[in-house]
Amino acid sequence: MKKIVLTGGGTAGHVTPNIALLPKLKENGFEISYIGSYTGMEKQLIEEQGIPYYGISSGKLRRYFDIKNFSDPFKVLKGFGQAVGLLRKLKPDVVFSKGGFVSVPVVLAARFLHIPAIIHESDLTPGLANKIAIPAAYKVCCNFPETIPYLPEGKAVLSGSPIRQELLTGNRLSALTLCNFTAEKPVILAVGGSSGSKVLNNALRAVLPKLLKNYQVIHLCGKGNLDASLGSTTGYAQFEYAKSELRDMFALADIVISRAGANSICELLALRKPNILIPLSANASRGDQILNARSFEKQGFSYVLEEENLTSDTLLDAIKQVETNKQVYIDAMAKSKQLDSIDTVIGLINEAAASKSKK
Ligand SMILES: CC(=O)N[C@H]1[C@@H](OP(=O)(O)OP(=O)(O)OC[C@H]2O[C@@H](n3ccc(=O)[nH]c3=O)[C@H](O)[C@@H]2O)O[C@H](CO)[C@@H](O)[C@@H]1O
Repeated sequence: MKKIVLTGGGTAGHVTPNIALLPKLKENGFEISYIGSYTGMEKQLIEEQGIPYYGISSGKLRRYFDIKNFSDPFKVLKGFGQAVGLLRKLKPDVVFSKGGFVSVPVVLAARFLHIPAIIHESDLTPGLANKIAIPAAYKVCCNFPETIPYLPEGKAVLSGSPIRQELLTGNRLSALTLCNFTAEKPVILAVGGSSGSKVLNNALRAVLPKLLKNYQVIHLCGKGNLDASLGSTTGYAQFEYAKSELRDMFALADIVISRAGANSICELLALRKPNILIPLSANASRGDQILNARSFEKQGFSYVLEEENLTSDTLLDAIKQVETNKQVYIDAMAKSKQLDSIDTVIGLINEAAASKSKK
């Protein structure tokens, strides 16, 4: 039997594309294992899928000064030793990494043991973890054509992002019931990425009384961010994180307000959901979400509102604009040639596994 080890974690954006690959990997006869961190979001998300999960020590790699910069390299080194041990035991034909800090020692260990590793970079520019791992990779998949110049020649493959196919099969009625909403009023779904966004949460809650006059609002606000004082507000339903019910919420949503994480925006495109993107500011990140969002704006898929310009007025105006031009956005998204990412990635995985068995 062919064997694969998947890795990636930190936030759900480094896990959901791996989950999207599971059905086809099984269909292709792969025995699947997962290496992630001891306690990251990936642990629960993967264990729920019934995939054997192995935790290793993981440290954050930072570009800025932090006292932990002195202890974390040791954690990464320990993680490398553990990854070598696990890969020796699991004997995969191929490793697939969706990035995030925990994936670095796994990809380096694969290289050390001559196991081909495929990396997926979803953002427009490679993150630090992938930058370190790319030289050790067999191939690097990417989501945006603009990413190719950042990748070594001969390694880059434009694959798009694997999207969980069940998201395309949501049921509006289930979401209406779950949220206790009426079918008479349109619905806005607001998502602050997989960890929630305080900026988006505050901006949304500030305009809630005005919004609720015309809309109902589903708010995915992130762990620890529920506002108990809004618990019984009619037409407002808040959740920390949506699991299988996310597909129904997407089906019900008329407009989505979202952070501009690479996977989130690809899902919105696949679902043809008129959307407002509020990318994570360059002060709090390397600015990758701004590039993701601008690329979508340029293609006519999204209305972009930068965090620095986010006020109650600009948010309400953005919603009005998207409502008015809804069909223009839907038509642009319908015309996009979104790549068949799952098949491309599975093709590469099969090729890499075959190259290993020839050695
Ligand atoms: C703060 C941070 O580091 N953000 C990064 C992180 O974002 P983040 O982890 O938010 O990643 P994405 O937006 O790419 O993906 C989020 C995933 O979580 C899912 N989801 C979200 C909310 C929910 O309630 N339920 C649910 O299932 C979405 O459907 C999606 O599949 O990884 C992305 C992909 O590398 C980057 O572009 C982001 O810049």
